[in-house]
Parts: sequence; C-alpha cells; structure tokens
Amino acid sequence: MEPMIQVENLCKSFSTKSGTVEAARNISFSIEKGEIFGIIGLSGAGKSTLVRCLNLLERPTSGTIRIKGKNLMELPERKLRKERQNIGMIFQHFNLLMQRTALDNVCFPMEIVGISKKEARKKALEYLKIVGLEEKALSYPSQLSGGQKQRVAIARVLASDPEILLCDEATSALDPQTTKSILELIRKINKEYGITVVVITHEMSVVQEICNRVAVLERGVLVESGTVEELFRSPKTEAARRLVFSGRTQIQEMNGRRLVRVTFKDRSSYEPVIANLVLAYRTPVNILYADTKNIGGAAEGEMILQLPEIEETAEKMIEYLRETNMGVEELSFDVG
Ligand SMILES: Nc1ncnc2c1ncn2[C@@H]1O[C@H](COP(=O)(O)OP(=O)(O)OP(=O)(O)O)[C@@H](O)[C@H]1O
Repeated sequence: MEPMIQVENLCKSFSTKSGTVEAARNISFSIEKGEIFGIIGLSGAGKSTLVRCLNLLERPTSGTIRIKGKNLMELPERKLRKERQNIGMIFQHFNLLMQRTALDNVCFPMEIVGISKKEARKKALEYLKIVGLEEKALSYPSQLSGGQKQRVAIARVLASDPEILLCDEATSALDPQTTKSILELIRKINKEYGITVVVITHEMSVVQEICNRVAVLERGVLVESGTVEELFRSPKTEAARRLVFSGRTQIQEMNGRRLVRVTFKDRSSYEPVIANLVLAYRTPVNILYADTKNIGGAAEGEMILQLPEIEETAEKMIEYLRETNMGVEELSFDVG
C-alpha cells in the first residue's frame, strides 16, 4: 500500500539579506495511514518549514511530497487546493476567526465548499460535540480558554473531513493538564476517524504521550528516526540525546563521576538488579533520577545512576548492568 505521506529529498532554502538559509536539507521519510508521527527538534531546527512544505503552504526548493502517491509538486493550483482540503492543520495560536462564534468558525470550511448554511450548522454542532464543546457553540474565541480554542480548531478540521492532520506546536501554548487533554483528543480522532496525524513539537513529553514513530530534526537535517521506544531507549545522535535529556538541570551539573542511564520495562525488574549490584560490589550508587513513563501505551522506566569514583568498580558495574535485560547507556556526553 502507498504510504499516506512520502517525502523524498526535500530541500528548502530561504534567501535573506545575510545569505541563504537552508531550512530543510535533503529530508526523506514516509508516514503510513493511521500513524501518529512526531517531528521533533529544537527551536530553529526547521520543523515549521517542514510541516508547511507538507501541504505546500511553503514550496520546497526541490524534492517531492507525495500524498497517497500523488506528487503535490506537479499539481496545478486548482488541484492542489483540492488536495489541501484533505490536510487539516492546527497551530500553536489556534488561528480562529475572532469575529465569529465557535459554531461559525466550524461552519467556515463547509461554507467554502458550498454546503448549505443549515446543513453546515447542524454538522458543526456535531463536531463541537465530538470535541466536548457544544455548550460553547455561541461563544466567541475571546471568551474561551486556550484548550477550548484548540478544541474549536480541531472541530473545524473535522468539518473538512481530512485524512491527514498536521499539528504545529499545537499544545505549546497550553499548560500541562490542558496539553494532556488535547493530546487525548488528538489520539481519539486518530483512532475513531482513522486520521493520520503529524505532530510537530520541541517537547519530548508530547512525542512520548501520543506518537508511534518520530523523526529528529537538527539544523534542517533529519538526523534520526524510529519508534518512540527506540528513541527513548537508545538515542543514537547527540540531537536526540539532548531532547531525551532536556530539562534535567540537576544532571547537567554532575561532572566527574560516571553516569549511566538504564531503561527497563517495569518497576519490579530494576529494584532487585540495583540491590544486587550494590551487594555484589559493596559500594553504593546514587540514583539521580528515576521515573516511569507511558510510552506508546506501555510503561517504560528510566533511571540515571551515578557510579562510584573508583574507576575499576564503576567499570565492573557497567558490565554487570549490561548483562541484565535493561537498556544501558553511559552518559559520556554533554547533556546541556
Ligand atoms: N520565511 C523565511 N525567510 C527566511 N528564513 C526563514 C524563513 N522561515 C524560516 N526561516 C529560517 O529557517 C530556519 C528554520 O526555521 P523554522 O521556523 O522552520 O524552525 P522551527 O524548528 O520551526 O523553529 P521554532 O520552533 O523556533 O519555530 C531558521 O533558521 C529560520 O530563521
């Protein structure tokens, strides 16, 4: 079966007064129907540029974008407009029409394609119900919270019945609790309507919460891609490691002693291992960080250990850990 989205050798450069900026360099990847695919990178990595290229809001300098096998780059404007209707988009700042009520915002895409006002209103109410906001149908965006505005934007996307939803930092302006509820809603529409979702974010937690696979962008280059579990367990590139470790300031300050990161499937599996490790070498280790995360629906644990100063013992402990079925990785890089 054709992938839902197939990007090949995508390049995008901008000419500016101070020279050429290469925002996307030879990027290739594909996304299957029904996936929730994450694109993650730090600020300026080229995420927005890439996502805008996917529906040709931004025209790539070279390369191809195929949606269900059809190369968008070759389509005349009229056909391209039609294809774009198949690709919904939500944004960090919601982009609602401020002079229209929630209901009229959701009616908008239906009015454009010529659905009667009465029919559009009826459908819009159904979409608002799906996103849990029917009682706010007559409110204006200024009367809604950020999470509610994003729900209206999602209802508006549903109104054009797309097969693809692009989310450009869609939860970046929201608090953690609201972020969680919006991600749940995105997951629901992915499941119930089979909509393929592309999530652009700088936050690893967002990717962990809902994505199946993820691509890491750095300075316009796709440096790593794989399942979310793979990235979490063994990030291969410096860029991926930085994202996995972002926000761990207490660990960044740890110099000198050797640090290892171990990942494991469930809590019960690591506790005896650490106890036995300490017993075997009669030397304590510091647990700097331990947490369990829900990744792709399964519990994944993560722990960062600070090993003893004595090099030989530290070395033996690493060997010991490697013999267990946990993921073991030494943190020999600058995680700052
Ligand atoms: N229209 C433009 N003209 C010139 N340069 C641009 C333009 N749009 C983006 N860029 C440059 O391309 C690079 C990638 O920007 P982009 O906005 O895609 O990154 P990003 O990963 O989305 O970052 P952020 O999360 O900060 O928005 C940056 O160096 C940016 O300055």
